Amino acid sequence: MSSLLEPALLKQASLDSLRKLHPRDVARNPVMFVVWAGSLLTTVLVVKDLVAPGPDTTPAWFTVGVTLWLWFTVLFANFAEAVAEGRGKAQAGALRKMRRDTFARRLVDGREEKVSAPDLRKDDLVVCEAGDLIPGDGEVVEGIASVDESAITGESAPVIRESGGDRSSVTGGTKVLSDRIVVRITANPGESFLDRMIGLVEGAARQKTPNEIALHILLVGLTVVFLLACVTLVPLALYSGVRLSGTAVVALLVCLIPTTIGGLLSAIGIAGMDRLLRKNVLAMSGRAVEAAGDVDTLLLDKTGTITLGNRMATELLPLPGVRMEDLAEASQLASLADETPEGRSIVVLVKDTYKMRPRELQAHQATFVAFSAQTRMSGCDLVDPHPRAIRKGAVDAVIRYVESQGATVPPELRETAARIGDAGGTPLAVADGARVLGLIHLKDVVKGGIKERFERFRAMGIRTVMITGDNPRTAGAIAREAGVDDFLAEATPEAKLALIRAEQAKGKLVAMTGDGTNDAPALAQADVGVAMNTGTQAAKEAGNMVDLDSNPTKLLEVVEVGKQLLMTRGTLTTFSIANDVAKYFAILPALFLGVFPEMQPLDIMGLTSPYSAILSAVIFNALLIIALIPLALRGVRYRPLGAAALLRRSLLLYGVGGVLVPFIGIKAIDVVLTAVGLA
Ligand SMILES: Nc1ncnc2c1ncn2[C@@H]1O[C@H](COP(=O)(O)OP(=O)(O)OP(=O)(O)O)[C@@H](O)[C@H]1O
Ligand SMILES: [K+]
Ligand SMILES: [Mg+2]
Repeated sequence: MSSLLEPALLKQASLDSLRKLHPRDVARNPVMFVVWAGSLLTTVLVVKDLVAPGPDTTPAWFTVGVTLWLWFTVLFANFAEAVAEGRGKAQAGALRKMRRDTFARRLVDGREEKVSAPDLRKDDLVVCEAGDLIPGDGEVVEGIASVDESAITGESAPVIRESGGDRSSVTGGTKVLSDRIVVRITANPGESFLDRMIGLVEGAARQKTPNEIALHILLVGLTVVFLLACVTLVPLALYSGVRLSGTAVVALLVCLIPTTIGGLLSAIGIAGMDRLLRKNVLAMSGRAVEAAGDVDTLLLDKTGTITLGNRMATELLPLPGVRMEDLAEASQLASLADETPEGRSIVVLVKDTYKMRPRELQAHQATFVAFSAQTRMSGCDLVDPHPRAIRKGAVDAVIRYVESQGATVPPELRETAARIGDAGGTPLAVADGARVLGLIHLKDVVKGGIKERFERFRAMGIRTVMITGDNPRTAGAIAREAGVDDFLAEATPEAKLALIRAEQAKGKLVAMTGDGTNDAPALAQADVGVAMNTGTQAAKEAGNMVDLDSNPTKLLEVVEVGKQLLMTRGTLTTFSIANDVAKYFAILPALFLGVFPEMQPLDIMGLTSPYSAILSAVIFNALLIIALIPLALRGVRYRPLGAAALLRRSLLLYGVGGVLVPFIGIKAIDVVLTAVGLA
């Protein structure tokens, strides 16, 4: 928070609060618009009194004082918003600098040409080698490289980006450290991740959330009620002989309408997004941040989210009666054209461990059958020397494939597969035609420190469910190791989607974290969809948040920020409304005391004069906004208590406090005004 008080930021915010006096800006906030219009009116009245003094006996210190402090009220609210936006703007400036003009090596018909990065269009192919800045967002279509993404994530350790699989997306502005990749550009100029990030931190893309809209309606309602109350005061005052100037009526109105929460509302929302950004989470909408505060269920995919995601082949396990060479050859043929990390690791294993050199696929007139999340198999069809269909894939998928050809599988297959699964590995079955040859053991590692974090989800009352395309044995082993509450195995993208819909139908708010293209529909359907930055472009576009650290338990922090945002807004609303009601009872006796001495018992505050009472209230009202800016930006302290207990606590603290504080504050200002001889 210290950086919030940087002189440069505060100076910029002061200038911005003047700029925000423009009617176009003020009109977005109905409560502040009323104050703005009131200030304009009292200014006119002051000028009128100067030009043509009437028989009116209202003292000038009162009309001028009220007018000045009404303007301050608007400025302070503008200042709150400007300070909240300030940090984002500074960050956007830094990001813009990063988007300096780079050159791209575009591939056209296999030849390279040098073009400037902004000239790149979707689907262009570019080459990047060690030392090159990646010229735009895209997907690696060829090769593997280590990339420095610190410019975007702030994390200095290089990351691996490779074609196929779920780690293929690259971000413009990041730097290739080693090797050579070919990237297919996926974003037109102006639509890149960096552009979106700049838009977000500048607040350009910020829209009011449903909760904010509901609160706005309440605030507008209260404003209208108090407007009517103040208007009816005028005939009442006339009738009872109280002199009530236009300035006094406006001042009274501003004191009564909910200016505190009205002035701080947008700052609270911006600060919430900003807090998330500092945790390296990009929230595409405030709505998602709010939803995160109420999440009941968290779904996570396994590979790449709970585990590191580079599943590697470690062993070939032939069935009884099958020669190792035959299994190795079939595994290799089924993987030569498979660009997924799994596929490539199989080719490497066969070459290194079983000393078998890769074959020329063309020589066999082979057609490659690519992996899909639906079939959960991949392989190739050969014509030469005789037609063969070689497949590898999830064990149940391969069994179904073999049985559909009328063959049966030996029981050893399921036994060995179960053993691999129980060790947390993924078994891939390999079949040559209708004959199953054996298994490939793919190994993956659970990310560190995850178990303790999942325990914290449990303490918060959030249920964690792992969903994976993998088999139940592997899923169960990984689920136990990671400490999730439940798991769903052999899930197709449709099954993931159906699970989310079922939870939502039960009235639950669902968060989902994932990284793969097959997670994209689920990420889009979830109320909070957090995509890993390491994930595919499709996943990042489907979700409403991106975690730059690719940490599946980052949702803990997101939930805390969401809860804090909701609590801050709730408590400041309670405080603001309690305050305004109290002010009503603080000022009214002072106003009418002269005419109705019967009100004496109500006048507990003993303010010097009706004029000083009103001016004190206006000053107090304005200062309150300034005083509460730090709380609005920092947020109220988050405590892992139940919702009911939290509500009781905050209602007590901020409701009762809200009633008491104005009496003390207004009295103190009245004493000061009297002491300096104004009142
Ligand atoms: N390249 C491949 N060729 C053949 N089969 C594969 C290949 N990659 C994965 N499989 C099999 O398909 C299954 C489903 O893979 P998919 O990518 O849909 O889900 P997953 O990555 O295991 O799970 P998650 O949804 O947690 O990422 C895997 O468990 C594995 O058995
Ligand atoms: K007020
Ligand atoms: Mg996956």
